[in-house]
Amino acid sequence: MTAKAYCQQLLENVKEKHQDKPEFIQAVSEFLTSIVPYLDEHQEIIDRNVVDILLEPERIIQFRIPWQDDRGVWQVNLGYRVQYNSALGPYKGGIRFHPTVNESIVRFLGFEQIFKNALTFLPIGGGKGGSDFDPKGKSEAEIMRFCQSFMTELQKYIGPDLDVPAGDMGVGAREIGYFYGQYKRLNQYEPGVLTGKPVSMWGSYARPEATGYGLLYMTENTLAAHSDTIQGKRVLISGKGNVGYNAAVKARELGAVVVGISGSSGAVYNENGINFDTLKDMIDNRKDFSDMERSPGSEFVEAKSIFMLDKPFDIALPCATQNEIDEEVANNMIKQGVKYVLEGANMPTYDQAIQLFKENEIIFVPGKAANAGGVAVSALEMSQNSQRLQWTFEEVDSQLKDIMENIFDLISETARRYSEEGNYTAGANIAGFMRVVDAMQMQGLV
Ligand SMILES: NC(=O)C1=CN([C@@H]2O[C@H](COP(=O)(O)OP(=O)(O)OC[C@H]3O[C@@H](n4cnc5c(N)ncnc54)[C@H](O)[C@@H]3O)[C@@H](O)[C@H]2O)C=CC1
Ligand SMILES: O=C(O)CCC(=O)C(=O)O
Repeated sequence: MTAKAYCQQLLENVKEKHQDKPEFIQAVSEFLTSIVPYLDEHQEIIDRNVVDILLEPERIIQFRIPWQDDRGVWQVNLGYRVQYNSALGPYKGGIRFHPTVNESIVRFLGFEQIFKNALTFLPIGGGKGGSDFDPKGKSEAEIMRFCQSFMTELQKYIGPDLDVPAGDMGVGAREIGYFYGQYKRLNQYEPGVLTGKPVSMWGSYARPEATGYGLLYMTENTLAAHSDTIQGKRVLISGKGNVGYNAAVKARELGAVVVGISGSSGAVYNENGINFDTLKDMIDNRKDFSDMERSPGSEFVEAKSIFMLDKPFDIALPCATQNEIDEEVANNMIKQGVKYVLEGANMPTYDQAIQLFKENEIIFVPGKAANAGGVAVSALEMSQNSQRLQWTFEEVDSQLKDIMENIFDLISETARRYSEEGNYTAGANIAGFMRVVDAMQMQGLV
């Protein structure tokens, strides 16, 4: 069977089996299309049906999370942990709290996480989890009770050499702190069971910043490879959460002008650069954009996406959520003169939009490479916890820079070798796949 026919057959099977999981099908489809040129040279992978095995998670755990709200009324939510692939190390990946979380979402995130983690060259397998719990509007006490109930069940399945969760959308250091407290109560002192912990409880310096900073280190490397620099570039960022905010901070530090940033209720735009003092105040105090729009030159804009604005810009950093950039949004970005798109979020761009970028020679770096800085520093947190040491911010940041540079070199060389110069999607998928598949084969495909 040819590589193309094999991948088509696998995709048909996935579509048939998972008709109700569009995000999972989307992630698998992009991946299978990319790896064909590599499989063309590796018939043995097809003969052993390795990709079919890789597409199946090793394990999916689904559980209920009963919790009491502030009125004393019992509520229940669904929890998930997908332990997708452990060929390269313990399952590693975040926990997401968002009402849209379902099996399709955690499967797609877990699947992408396998290859992202492989690109870091650190000893971590792929996993992901979450709950359809909506943290918006919940009190501090409700968040704590929910996290404790979530961990009461999850703690049965995790461990520092088994599965090491971290944060994702809706889960930051506060939630990780509550998770860890409950884990410790039911087990024993073992900080290596979670990453993204507050620094005061053996978290790593620079973990909160790592995904956003790493995205900007990747941006610098990408622009340099195209004989360009970030100085003075106009940047638009969707999402003002952990990733978006830290990306904005680093972009400004490196000399770019952050002209706009968005949240779920709208965006702020200022052609001279947004006001970082009001941005920080808004984030620290969980406020909306109302103060920011009062900064001189700023305007609040409501749009389907910040990338739909009729404003010229050079670099797009989608850092909010999946499937934010469809063909309509991509066409507007192209009209506004965008030159580079680097994904801070996981799968924010539809395949058709990626295709439009390619046709218009816009440089595109997929999330599994561009946002790998977060999980990389999580793996460094695991190392520090094993050593019972804490490295300085500068030490961790310097390792993060090296890791992002290595990932860029790896995906560009792999793209050149198996696909075409600058096809970083193919480069990332193939490079991650090669590592995982080699390990799976050496372990006897178990
Ligand atoms: N936290 C991490 O270390 C990593 C996160 N990611 C990905 O980055 C993305 C963002 O994650 P975090 O920043 O951690 O989450 P977060 O919960 O800290 O922030 C998400 C932000 O996105 C905004 N948002 C949600 N929907 C939006 C929309 N439709 N338009 C504009 N803004 C919207 C929210 O208001 C919030 O400000 C997710 O796709 C996540 O999977 C990827 C790698 C690591
Ligand atoms: O730090 C981690 O373990 C996971 C980060 C994450 O969820 C991601 O890379 O999407």
